[in-house]
Amino acid sequence: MTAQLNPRGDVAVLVPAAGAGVRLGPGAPKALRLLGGEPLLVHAVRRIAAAPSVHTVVVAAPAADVDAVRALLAPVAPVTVVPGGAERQASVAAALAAVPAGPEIVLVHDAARALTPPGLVESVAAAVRSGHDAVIPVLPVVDTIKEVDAGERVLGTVDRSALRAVQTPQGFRRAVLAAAHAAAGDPLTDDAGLVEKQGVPVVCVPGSEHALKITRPFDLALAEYLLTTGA
Ligand SMILES: Nc1ccn([C@@H]2O[C@H](COP(=O)(O)OP(=O)(O)OP(=O)(O)O)[C@@H](O)[C@H]2O)c(=O)n1
Ligand SMILES: C[C@](O)(CO)[C@H](O)COP(=O)(O)O
Repeated sequence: MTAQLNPRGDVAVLVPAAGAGVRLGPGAPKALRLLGGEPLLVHAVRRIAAAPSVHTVVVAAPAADVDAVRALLAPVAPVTVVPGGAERQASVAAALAAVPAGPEIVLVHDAARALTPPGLVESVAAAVRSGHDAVIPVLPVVDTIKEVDAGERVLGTVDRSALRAVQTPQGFRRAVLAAAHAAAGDPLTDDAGLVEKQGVPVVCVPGSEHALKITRPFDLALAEYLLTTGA
């Protein structure tokens, strides 16, 4: 059944989904790899569309698969699909350029985080709505982190109490994200990094272990377990 987005919602969600998935091994682009018999992108968009604040969804798909992704998502939710770029940052910029007038809160959410609960979409959006210009979901770091040199020799131990593992959806006031991308130079690994470079404060909200980024084969196996057991 096709989910209906909220015409009175104030949130646009950009979904970078144009990556190759090299770390996942040979196969289709990562967003099109199957989890529980459905592409990761379908799982991600279904959960985004279930968040009541969402008005607009723009997916940045692999350039060669735009038509196929449009057909894939048509029965899932009314989304816009644009060609992504060579880097994640370019894919986000392409999706941002396709957001219509209206939503003043923009979330950027990796298709690779396919099992992210709708509640996390809502908590990030609520934090932006409350007045923060930039919001990121985070988890504490549970391993000891070491700094190493080029030869993998340990240089020291990092104080992990000052570190957070960052997830998506990352949320922004639309004008803040647009200005950060307009000023962007070399690609960074997340959109909050662009905003930080503009001197804009970024605040943290609790993330979710279900928002894991499916990057390597183990992550896909874990996601299959979570999906089939409902854990
Ligand atoms: N040129 C790119 C590269 C990545 N992404 C998206 O950004 C998210 C996070 O990227 P990552 O997990 O690194 O995905 P891949 O780049 O596909 O993975 P890899 O680095 O293993 O190829 C993913 O949803 C991916 O589809 C994108 O839209 N455009
Ligand atoms: C945006 C992100 O998911 C936050 O942790 C992460 O930086 C994406 O990194 P990737 O190498 O593009 O997967």
